[in-house]
Parts: sequence; structure tokens; C-alpha cells
Amino acid sequence: MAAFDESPMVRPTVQELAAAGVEEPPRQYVLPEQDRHGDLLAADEFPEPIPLVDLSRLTDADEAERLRAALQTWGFFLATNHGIEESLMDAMMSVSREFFRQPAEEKQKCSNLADGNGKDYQVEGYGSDKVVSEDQVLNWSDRLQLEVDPEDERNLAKWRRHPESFRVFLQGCAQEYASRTKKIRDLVLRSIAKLLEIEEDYFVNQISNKASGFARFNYYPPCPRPDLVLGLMPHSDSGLLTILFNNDNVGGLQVQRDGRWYNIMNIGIFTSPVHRVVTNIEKDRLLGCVLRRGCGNYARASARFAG
Ligand SMILES: O=C(O)CCC(=O)C(=O)O
Ligand SMILES: [Fe+2]
Repeated sequence: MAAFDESPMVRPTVQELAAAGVEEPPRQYVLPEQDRHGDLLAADEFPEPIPLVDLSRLTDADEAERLRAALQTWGFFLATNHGIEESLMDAMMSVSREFFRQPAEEKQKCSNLADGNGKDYQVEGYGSDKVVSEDQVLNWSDRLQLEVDPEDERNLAKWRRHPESFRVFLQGCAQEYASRTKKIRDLVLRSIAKLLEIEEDYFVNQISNKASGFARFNYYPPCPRPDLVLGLMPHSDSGLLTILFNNDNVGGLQVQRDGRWYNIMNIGIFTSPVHRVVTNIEKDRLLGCVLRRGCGNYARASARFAG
């Protein structure tokens, strides 16, 4: 498998590594021992019931208090009555699965590396995180990310290269997703403003009408050594909030609190917590989420200023 260890810029996707049956992850994926803190897989079970918030009752003071408690302790909650039908979530997961099932050459048509050598990384498209240094430890996952908001800036050229089902889904349902997740964003922000006893629209009014929303699909192939790698390195999402959708019930997501890692289920709304994803020896895992920002797409904005 020496070929997999060559140039850090032109490397196979994680899905290709897994399909080739590597027995050991290439060195770029292996976390230094000190970052494994003993045992990556030894997270604690969640120490209390997962915070649940009924979005349809957020105007009630007791439900708003549950939101406050969830955000002050964990920085995330599981949303019930969120207004996004199961069928819409299922459709999103099945078309994204279809995307990842395509041959590598097809997926590469939507690469997030426009020039193919890693220099021109774009936030939209298929690939992995931007590689900024030779020592960067890589995630054991591949990603497809598309901007769904603002609507008039959707990159239709990129969508056109997707499989028919994905394109039809995105064209047909992207609007639905965009508007539902925007409603959730505004509802939560209004509720937080009320909890803080400031004007209800204080936060909502500061959101640009060019605020971006990204649909992200992370694919975590099975990994031969889940004790050595992470599906996603510890991070805190930028932006206002992230809405995660269900993923075939394969665990892996963990959230940190007071220096300890806790396993959590996969549906939820994240505002600020540090989280990571561990991998699994047997099963692959697919995760869909929508990331909502308060302002425009930085990359697009800087490209515009530059150009
Ligand atoms: O895969 C997951 O459960 C979390 C994904 C995530 O944290 C992200 O894409 O920022
Ligand atoms: Fe995240």
C-alpha cells in the first residue's frame, strides 16, 4: 500500500482506502499518541438524559428554560417537533448515499480541489478538509458540501454533475430544507434573545440576507484501526448553529465537557460544543447536516474582493 503514502496532495479518498482493504491506516491519518489520551474509544456514556427541546413549545417558559439549561451545560440538544418530516430526511440520506456509491471518477467531477493539486481548495464540493501542512493529521472521512443559501448563489454548475437523483432531490428539496432549517434557526435565536431578556429579534435582525447555509454530507467508511484515527478531529462548528440529521444509527459522535468525552446520538442542534467523531471497524456511517451562518460565505466574499 506504499502508493497511498505518497504525495499528501494527490491521495486517495478514505472511501478508496477502505475499499482497497488497507490493514493499517496510512501514517497521515494516525493521531500522535499524546492526542489519543490513552484510549480513543473509551468515551463515557452520556451521564444524564440527552437534553430534549420541543421546538413547537418554545414559546412556553418551561420549554425555553430547558433550552437554556441545554445550551448552558452541553451546547446542544435534541430537537423534537422540528417540522422536518421523516420522509424529507430519509430522501436526503438515500440520495447522499447514492452519491458516495458512485465510482471515484464520477465523484471527483465535483472535487473541492479545483486545480486537482490541493492549492485551490473550495468550501463546496467533494473531498476532505483543506490540508494546510504536511503534519496535519487527516480525518478518516470524506465529505460533500454544497451551499444551499442564499438561493440565488447556489452553484448549479456543481449540482449538474451529480447523479440524476441527487440533482433532482437538491433542486426539488433544497428549498424546502433551506426554509425549514432557517425557521429553526430563527426560532432558536428568538428564544435565546427572550431568555436573555433582550428584544426578541435582536439576533435575527443581525443576520445578513446573504447568510449562507451549507448542506454537508460526511461519509465515514469502516476503519481497520479505530483506536488510531478519528473520523473527524475535535472541533467546534463555526457559524450560528448546525442541525444534524439521523444517520443509520451508527454511533461515533462524541461531545466534550470538562475534559471528558461522551457518546451521543446523532440527531441534534449544535451551537458551541467541542465534538469529534470516532470510527468503527465494521460499519460505515453517513451523516447529513445543515450549517447555518449569520453572514455570507467567507470564501465567496474574499474571492469577490480579490477579483
Ligand atoms: O458526523 C457527525 O456526527 C458530526 C459531523 C460534524 O461535526 C461536522 O461535520 O462538523
Ligand atoms: Fe461539527
